[in-house]
Amino acid sequence: MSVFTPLERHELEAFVAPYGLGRLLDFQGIAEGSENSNFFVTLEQGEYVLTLIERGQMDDLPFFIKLLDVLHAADLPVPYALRTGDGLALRKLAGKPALLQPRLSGKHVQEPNAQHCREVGTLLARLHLATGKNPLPRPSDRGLEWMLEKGPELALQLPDEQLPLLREALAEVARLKNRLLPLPIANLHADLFRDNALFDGPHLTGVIDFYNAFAGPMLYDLAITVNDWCSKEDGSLDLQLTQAMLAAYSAKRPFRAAEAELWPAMLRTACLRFWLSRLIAAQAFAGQQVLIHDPEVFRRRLQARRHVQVALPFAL
Ligand SMILES: Nc1ncnc2c1ncn2[C@@H]1O[C@H](COP(=O)(O)OP(=O)(O)OP(=O)(O)O)[C@@H](O)[C@H]1O
Ligand SMILES: N[C@@H](CCO)C(=O)O
Repeated sequence: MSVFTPLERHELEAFVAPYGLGRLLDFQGIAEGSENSNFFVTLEQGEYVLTLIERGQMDDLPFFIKLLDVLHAADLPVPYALRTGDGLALRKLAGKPALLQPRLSGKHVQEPNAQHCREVGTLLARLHLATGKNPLPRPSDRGLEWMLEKGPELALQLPDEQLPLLREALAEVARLKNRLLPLPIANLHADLFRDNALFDGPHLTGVIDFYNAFAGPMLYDLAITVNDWCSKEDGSLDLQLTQAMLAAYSAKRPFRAAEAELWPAMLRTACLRFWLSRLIAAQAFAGQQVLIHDPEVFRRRLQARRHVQVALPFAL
């Protein structure tokens, strides 16, 4: 389970009262998730999700609230911070920053098909179009500089046979730093994995967990998303799923030549980012009752992306 901060009923009753959504009927901790504490909360007026922010840049919380307001106003199926009668979105509960959001319907998909990937591709393009003209500024706290700093530190704990792959990827990231300028930027979700999307049958009903969002190259977000939704067990890309996602995305936002060129490097960089963050999390949470994602999955994907077979569809 990943509820880091358990709550007493009376604490929650006092917390929800100022929203004017009726009395607390029920609540339960959510086991999924690995970064924050989340609870399903039933009030007289409906179903909500309470999040206690456990880690990350607390100063950035106004950014996340503003971004979700922008996306909600663009009619995207995202949660957003509800306001109390006094207009407060960000509050404190059990000593942690706390937000109450509407609960979105739907379930996570474990084994996506081409239709799921089309829906996700379309949604991601809409998200980028909604913020591309005027991205809200925020750097990534797991960006290229972070990889270049953490990679060599983590190398010390890796078996020798994994080091050439790591070194090769870090060298590519170092070269990439100066090549990103021509890429169009927007606010990125930056963690649109299957466990951050909700589906009702074939229809995407929600995208959650924007706590990794930042302003950066749209292509990087697509690479992160493809790596999770379209990878086979051996780490290689499933051709049909990848093409479905890329086609749906480009129908909304056609790709540029510079993006087609950097696509393979972007896929590898996105693998490296999650290989490193999973290695760090596995170390930090070892032996604790916290959901730990396997770093090996992203090592395998990075290895498989040394040769990328699916080009970005790009018309001259
Ligand atoms: N607004 C929402 N509507 C419906 N379900 C939600 C909502 N927010 C969170 N959940 C549920 O809570 C779970 C955990 O939420 P979330 O992914 O935000 O947590 P996290 O700790 O930040 O996780 P992660 O490991 O992805 O960083 C989700 O998988 C989802 O099932
Ligand atoms: N989606 C991330 C965890 C949360 O950032 C992973 O699977 O490693």
